Amino acid sequence: MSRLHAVATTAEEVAAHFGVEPVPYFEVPIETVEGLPGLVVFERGGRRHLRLMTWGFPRLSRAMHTRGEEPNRIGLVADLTSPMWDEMVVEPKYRCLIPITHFANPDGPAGAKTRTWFSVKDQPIVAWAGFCRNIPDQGPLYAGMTMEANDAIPPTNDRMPVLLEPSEYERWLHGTVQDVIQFQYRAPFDASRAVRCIAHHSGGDRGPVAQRQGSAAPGAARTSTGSALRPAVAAVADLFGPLEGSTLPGLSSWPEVIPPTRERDIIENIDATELSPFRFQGWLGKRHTRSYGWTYDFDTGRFAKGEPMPQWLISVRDEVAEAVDLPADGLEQALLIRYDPGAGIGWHKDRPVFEHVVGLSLGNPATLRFRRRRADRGFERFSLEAQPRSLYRLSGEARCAWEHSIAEMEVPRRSITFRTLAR
Ligand SMILES: O=C(O)CCC(=O)C(=O)O
Ligand SMILES: [Fe+2]
Repeated sequence: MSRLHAVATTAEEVAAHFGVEPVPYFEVPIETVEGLPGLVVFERGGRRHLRLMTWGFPRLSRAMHTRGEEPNRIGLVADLTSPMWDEMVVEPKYRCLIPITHFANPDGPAGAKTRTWFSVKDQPIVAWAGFCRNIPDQGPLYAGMTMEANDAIPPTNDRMPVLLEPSEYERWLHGTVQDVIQFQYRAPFDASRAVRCIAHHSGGDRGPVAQRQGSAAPGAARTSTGSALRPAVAAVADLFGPLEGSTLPGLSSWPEVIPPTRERDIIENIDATELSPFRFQGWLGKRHTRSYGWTYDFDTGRFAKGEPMPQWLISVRDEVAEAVDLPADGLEQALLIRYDPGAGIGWHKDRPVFEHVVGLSLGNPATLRFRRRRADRGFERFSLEAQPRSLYRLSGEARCAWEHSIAEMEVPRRSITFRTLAR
């Protein structure tokens, strides 16, 4: 099980979850298969560290050697008594926590593969019980322990990763070999907490590196379990988490967070609202806006309490908050924007009175461009395709160190931006 795992969040959030300080600076690999780097938390000198290590230990059997084959990689620890693992299983210094947000199993014929992704309800970051070791000539490697699957996993597989509750981290990292055995043979986490989504890949053969560099995100089609009664955004966020990951720290996005019918309702509500041309220092912009909760007057620089959000917008806010895992009442400001053809938004950083920024895109896709001045000259650049019905969230570096803009649109687009206040 689980020949693939994903970390669809930032190093900051992983570090905060595991109490790692300072936050290391590296790109979080979104998807890991055996032989590629993934995140590992281990303890040394009483402190937890977060590192990138290669998933899987090389194995070269006698038969493979005779056939002149290269070693393959084994990233799953099933049989604790295998000579591959027996030493590592006993010594607590080889234990680690593997932070993941999703695990998956590719399925089906090449070219038409599906992936069944699983995440754990209410636990956006989960620790997989793992072993890591620095191997001469190989560098630091890790592997994760598997167990018999709970009822949610078959038919994709009959095994799954041993996932730990936060209260179990210490026992995993420091326990005896009996503890390790108990973790493998205890009951798996409850099937009702497994959230499943099936992603169909058009380029089924593409490796994870191609996946990361391409703009395609997992998840064209999906199935849900038990989400019918939940608000649309929240349900889908549970299914996906921010899978359409990015390589800009602090930027996350969630595709297809609302169904098209809900999108049409929201657009109707925006269009029924009286919007004004955006004003800046006497200029009238082509985009039309209206803010709620708090207003920021670009003419005067004045920041003031504004009119309360109407009920329809409060519902959207609540769904969005749940999707991006921020408290709903913290999203104190909402900004409706209508971009008619010819309208865009120039390079800017959002005002520092705000902290987190969450944008819901509606109607048509737009490219959200990011830039940051280089120390020498020119800009580093990044872009995110903000698809209709998707959400993005700007926090940390993406929010504070990078500017963003949208080029003049040829087609109409609406957006709703929610912001928390900086405290
Ligand atoms: O329409 C969007 O998604 C971007 C809006 C934006 O950047 C802003 O209002 O500060
Ligand atoms: Fe902005």
